[in-house]
Formats: sequence, C-alpha cells, structure tokens
Amino acid sequence: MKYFSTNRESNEVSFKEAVINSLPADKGLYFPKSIPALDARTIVNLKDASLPAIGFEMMKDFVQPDLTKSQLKDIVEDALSFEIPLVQAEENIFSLELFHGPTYAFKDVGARFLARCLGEFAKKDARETTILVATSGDTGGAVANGFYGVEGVKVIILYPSGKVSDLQEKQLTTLGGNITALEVEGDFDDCQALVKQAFLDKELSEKLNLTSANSINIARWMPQSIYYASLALKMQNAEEALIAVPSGNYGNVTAGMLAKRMSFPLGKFLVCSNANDVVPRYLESCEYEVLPTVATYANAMDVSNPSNFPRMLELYDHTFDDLIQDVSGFTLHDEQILETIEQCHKETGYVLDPHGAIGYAGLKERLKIDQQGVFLETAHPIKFAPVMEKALGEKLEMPEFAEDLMLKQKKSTKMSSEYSEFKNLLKRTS
Ligand SMILES: N[C@@H](CCOP(=O)(O)O)C(=O)O
Repeated sequence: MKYFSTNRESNEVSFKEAVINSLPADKGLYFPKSIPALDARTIVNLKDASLPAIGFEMMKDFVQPDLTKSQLKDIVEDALSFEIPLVQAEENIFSLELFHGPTYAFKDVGARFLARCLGEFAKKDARETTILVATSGDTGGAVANGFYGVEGVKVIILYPSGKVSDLQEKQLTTLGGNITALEVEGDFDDCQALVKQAFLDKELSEKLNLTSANSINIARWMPQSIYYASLALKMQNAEEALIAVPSGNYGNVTAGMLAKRMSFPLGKFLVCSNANDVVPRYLESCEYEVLPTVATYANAMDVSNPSNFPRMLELYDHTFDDLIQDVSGFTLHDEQILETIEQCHKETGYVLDPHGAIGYAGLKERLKIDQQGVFLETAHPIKFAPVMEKALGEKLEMPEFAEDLMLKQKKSTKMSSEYSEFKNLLKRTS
C-alpha cells in the first residue's frame, strides 16, 4: 500500500516510511491510496472472530509489503490482547467499552499496535528512535505504557500543565526509564504544535530520528478501526444504529469512518464534543473556525484544532453534502456533563465517564423512536475521580491499579510553549 499526503505536495510513501516519517513535509497527513473493501463473505466469516483475527483481516493490505503476514499476525495478537465488550446500558443504548486495556482508555489499541510495528522495523535499524507525543490526557499514558522498556526507543511526552487529571498525570510521569514527561505551560494545542514543528525541523528530525505516536501516525490511527468492525459484527442491525463518538483530535471517529468504508455495516456517526466544538460548528455552517482551547471536565477532548480533520474530509471526498449525510455534531457543556452522569447512574446504574457522558447525552437527544444507538466509552471513569465525585455526590471506589498509581512519585520537566526552549531541551536529551 502506498500513502499520499492530504496536502498532495509530498511524494507517496510506503507503510513503513509513513509510520517512521509520521508527518509529510507539506504538513498534510498520510492517507492510504486505496481503501480495500472487504467482501460480504469475509465479513460474515468474521462474525465470531477474535479481535486479533478481525485486526489481521483489516490491516493486511495496509501494511504490505513492509510487514509479512506472520509479523502482522504476531503484532495484532500481542497488541489486542484485551476485551472490548459491548454492554447494554438501557433498552436502546449500548456502550462500547474501550477501557479494558492496560491504561484504561481507547488509546491502548493504537499505541500498542504502533509500538509493535516500530519494534519490527527497529530489528533492521540500529539507530535509536525518539517518539514525540502530545497528550491532553489519555494518549500519553498509553504511549508510555506501550513503549516502556523498549530498547532503542526514547519517548518524550508533552502535556499541558494542570490540564490533565491526576491519574492521567501519574500514568505518564511515573515510569521513568526511557519515558520523559514535559509539562508545558499552555494547552494541548500548544503541545501538538510543538511536536509538529519538531517533525518539520530537518536538523532535529534527522539528529533524533523522530517518530510521532499521536493519531497523525497511520499506525496509531488505522488500527482504531478494528473495534468499529467488532461493533458492526456484534451488534444486531449496526447499520441502522447511531454511533456517538466522543471526539477530541478526531482520530477515533475517522477510524470508524475508515471501517465503514471497508464495508463493515455501521450506521451514521454523531461526533460528540465538549465546549471545544469546532467540528460540530463546521457541520452546521461549513466554516472551520478555530477558537481558543477551553478546559473542560472531559479534558482528553480539550482540542481546538483537531489533527485528523483533513482525514475526515478525505474520507468523504471533500464533499460537504456527502459528509453531512453521514455525520452530524453534538455539543455538551460542563454542567450538563455532570447532570448526564448523575441522571444515567440514577436511572440505569451505568457509570459514564465525562467523555462517554457526552456520547450518551447525544444519543438521548438524537435517537429516533425505535432506533438503537451506541456510544464509545473511551476511558475508565476512575481516571476522572474528582469530576465523578462532583457528579455523583460520592467518591467512586478506587480500583487497586488506581490506588497503586496515585502513590507513585511524579517526575516531569516544566517548560514554556516556546519552540526554541523545546528544541534545546530535545537536543540536550540526545
Ligand atoms: N485525546 C488525546 C489527544 C491526542 O490525541 P491523539 O489520538 O492524536 O493521540 C489524548 O488523550 O491525549
């Protein structure tokens, strides 16, 4: 498979080059030259298949010829070794629980797949790789966990100071070893901008052999389509269901769109946003207006200029009318997030996290009579303990993993959002 840049001013590259470069020089995003549709018989045969088996079938054309079938088989088996259950929250609403991986958020799927792909490529390349990643909460922990102790790989995580939850911060600042955390005075978009600038800085990217572990990297983004396929295979009449996706950097929902383009029977998408609602506003007006980032209770979605927006346009051939036929937007503000968590718990017993709550509220408002809906529960509620306490009026019980994590010592380096400071810091770490 070849990959082109969404800005169409860079050369086409192979899977391996796209993964390692992460970002084309023309500042676009890599995108597969063709999207292989699976035939109806293959999809029927996958009905009771495991996640790794679904993943193998979906990824096999995308990784050729850089990974052999046997390498890909090992990668998906190792990366997708946890459950992604579909749970009925109420009569017509289901939750796709994406928080059963090692860091309790959906990012584990892509981070583990990417880590294992890079592990394969590193076998033939003696140079050390530096992974740069910006996080608004969950990506950082998943990447730290996925790459911890991997030889020949150094990970540098940038996160906005004071704007991730305590548990998320512990996940990305306490491992040590090959993982370094930089605490940036700014917001997620500042962190993301620093990372992108570093990739386009020839001196740095050559010296440090930089690779991204955000969803701009195709090997982080594309495997997220696997759980949408598993949803399509598990849920009766998934093609009629409304799929509510809590959205921040838009890697998650665009991966769902990718699965749909591969012919998995999936319904329409509802992109669910917190106050950082650039895409829901775009879907209403066809105007993409970036506003300053606002800190919200659904902090992992505090993104004002989502990286994957160009992929969303690409998936609908840049045709606004086609896009809005299949995708609509929904926005929920902080007070309503709390109310939704409380009300859902009272009425159904289901505990929503603040991000899932936006998806759930979107379904409550938009589902038609007799229609079924599914929302993606993107992270474990305990990752947002203070918000949960505010909403439920009582503390959530701390699972053992969270108690252990909270006892660990945070280690991070504070920095401004100035590129020159970041660059000097990176040079010193090499
Ligand atoms: N929501 C993210 C922000 C980065 O998104 P990514 O999918 O591009 O890594 C987070 O939790 O860090």
